[in-house]
Amino acid sequence: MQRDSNNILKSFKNAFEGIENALKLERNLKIHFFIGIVVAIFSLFLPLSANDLLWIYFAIFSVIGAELLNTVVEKFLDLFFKEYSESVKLVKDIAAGVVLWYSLFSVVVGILILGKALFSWEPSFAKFFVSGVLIFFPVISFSMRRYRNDRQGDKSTGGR
Ligand SMILES: Nc1ncnc2c1ncn2[C@@H]1O[C@H](COP(=O)(O)OP(=O)(O)OP(=O)(O)O)[C@@H](O)[C@H]1O
Repeated sequence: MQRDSNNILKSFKNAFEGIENALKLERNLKIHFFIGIVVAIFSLFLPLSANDLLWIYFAIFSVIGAELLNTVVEKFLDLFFKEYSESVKLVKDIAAGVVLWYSLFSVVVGILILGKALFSWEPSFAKFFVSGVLIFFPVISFSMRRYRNDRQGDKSTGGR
């Protein structure tokens, strides 16, 4: 019994160390983590229902979870593939896409729930805003990412 509880404690310790190390390694994770904590605390002081809070917390945990998985994929691939490879790029970009996907969800949750609580946005305005974000956010994000990756690709292939 004592051994079981020691094992459980050790598993928790390992898992916390994993999160701590991922935070040290990944700047984007650090940013999302910081924003997540600020929004999570701030939301507690707003006149929100338990349901609203649940959506906000779900969005925060989803983005950070996706960032952690993205870090796993990146670090794992970096262990075995040091050189530029189209296949590595494909897998890493999809993993990054997962983060983008959940970030988009969190923006939608933010507009619908925080928009109402903070700025008293009408549902029709919030829906209009959400439609705009759903169209423009991915387009802009993918364009920026492609531009950055193209520049990285140029560097790694020496502009060939
Ligand atoms: N070995 C590689 N071969 C091809 N492309 C790569 C390689 N390593 C990284 N990339 C490209 O660079 C992007 C960033 O990958 P990197 O491992 O540097 O993560 P990062 O700097 O933590 O960025 P982010 O967290 O924003 O995804 C990848 O999405 C991929 O397009």
